[in-house]
Amino acid sequence: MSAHFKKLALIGIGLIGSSIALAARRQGLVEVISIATRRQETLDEARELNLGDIYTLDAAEAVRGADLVILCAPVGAYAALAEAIAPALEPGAIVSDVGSVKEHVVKVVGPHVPAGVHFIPGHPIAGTEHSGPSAGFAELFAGRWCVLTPTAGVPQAATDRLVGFWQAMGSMVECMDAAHHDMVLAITSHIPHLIAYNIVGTVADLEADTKSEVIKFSASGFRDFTRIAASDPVMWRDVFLTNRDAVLEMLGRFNEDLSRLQRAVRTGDGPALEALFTRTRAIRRSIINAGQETAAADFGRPHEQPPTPEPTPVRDHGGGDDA
Ligand SMILES: NC(=O)c1ccc[n+]([C@@H]2O[C@H](COP(=O)([O-])OP(=O)(O)OC[C@H]3O[C@@H](n4cnc5c(N)ncnc54)[C@H](O)[C@@H]3O)[C@@H](O)[C@H]2O)c1
Ligand SMILES: O=C(O)C(=O)C[C@]1(C(=O)O)C=C[C@@H](O)C=C1
Repeated sequence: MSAHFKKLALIGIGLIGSSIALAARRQGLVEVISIATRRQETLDEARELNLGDIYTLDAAEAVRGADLVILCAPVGAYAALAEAIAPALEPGAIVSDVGSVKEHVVKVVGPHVPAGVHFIPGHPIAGTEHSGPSAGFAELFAGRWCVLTPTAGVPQAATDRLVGFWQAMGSMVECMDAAHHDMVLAITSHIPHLIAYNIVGTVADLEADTKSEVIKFSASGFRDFTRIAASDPVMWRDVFLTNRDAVLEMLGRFNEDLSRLQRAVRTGDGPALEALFTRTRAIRRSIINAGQETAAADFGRPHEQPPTPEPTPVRDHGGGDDA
């Protein structure tokens, strides 16, 4: 089954859209790339970076004649985008996306997809805290998982084509149910981001003199949180608005465990603390061991370089709400 497409339409061209453009081009997976954004400045930036062949502010125009369409905007924009592109979709085309939540995407995009067009939502589990067209790089997906959640009635051949496309960009692909995806990602990605936003927010609210001490003496632990808390505000607002149930379910469990830890600290329960920290250290080691085969591909990613004495510069592209 060919992973090659005649025309790829990318709706939204930030970190993920630009990385797909670069990777698909490098691997020779597409003949033509058309790019649609909402704002002229973003489109101009994409053109300067030579990310595609056709540039337009009209999403429907971008998808005309495309055999692969990928929504790469914040998920809060999907419903309106799906409605706008629906009349221009080619029969037989594959419509996919890269959104960090999946049930909401099925719910708001699915009803707009015409019969004869194959809707296969997707989510590359790969990213950085940077955003905008200049943040992308062709290696982003190498050695990373991409989850697909094919909708009912989609022919296996269409799913196989999309699996081949992601594999050709270096990803490992797994298909799963959208609700299951949202529950797993709530704890592995969404809540870690919520915790980072919260702890950095707590520091931001400290009295001025304490705050400057925190910044002066922050070592890698707090710095790691600030990297994650620098992630795009619009993208993450939409994640928490659209994966509410799964996030709240996991947050409930998290709070129970935190209360147990709080009690252990208050009562000086050393064995309980040590037992938990021993278990979590083993989990970290098993993740690192599991990732060893992809370590070579990972090396040198912008967000994984060793910490430097200077604070990590945060590139500000004005957020995901900028097209
Ligand atoms: N950043 C990550 O780590 C990451 C990882 C995997 C998936 N995702 C998902 O990928 C999607 C894009 O995230 P990103 O990191 O590339 O964000 P980004 O902020 O870098 O880019 C988003 C782009 O969407 C476009 N956009 C915004 N609103 C739009 C609208 N109404 N119409 C058309 N285009 C619009 C703009 O071109 C903007 O540059 C999100 O749905 C996000 O959940 C992000
Ligand atoms: O590495 C990072 O900076 C990320 O936050 C990437 C990350 C994640 O949480 O793992 C963020 C959101 C996605 O939807 C997928 C990947």
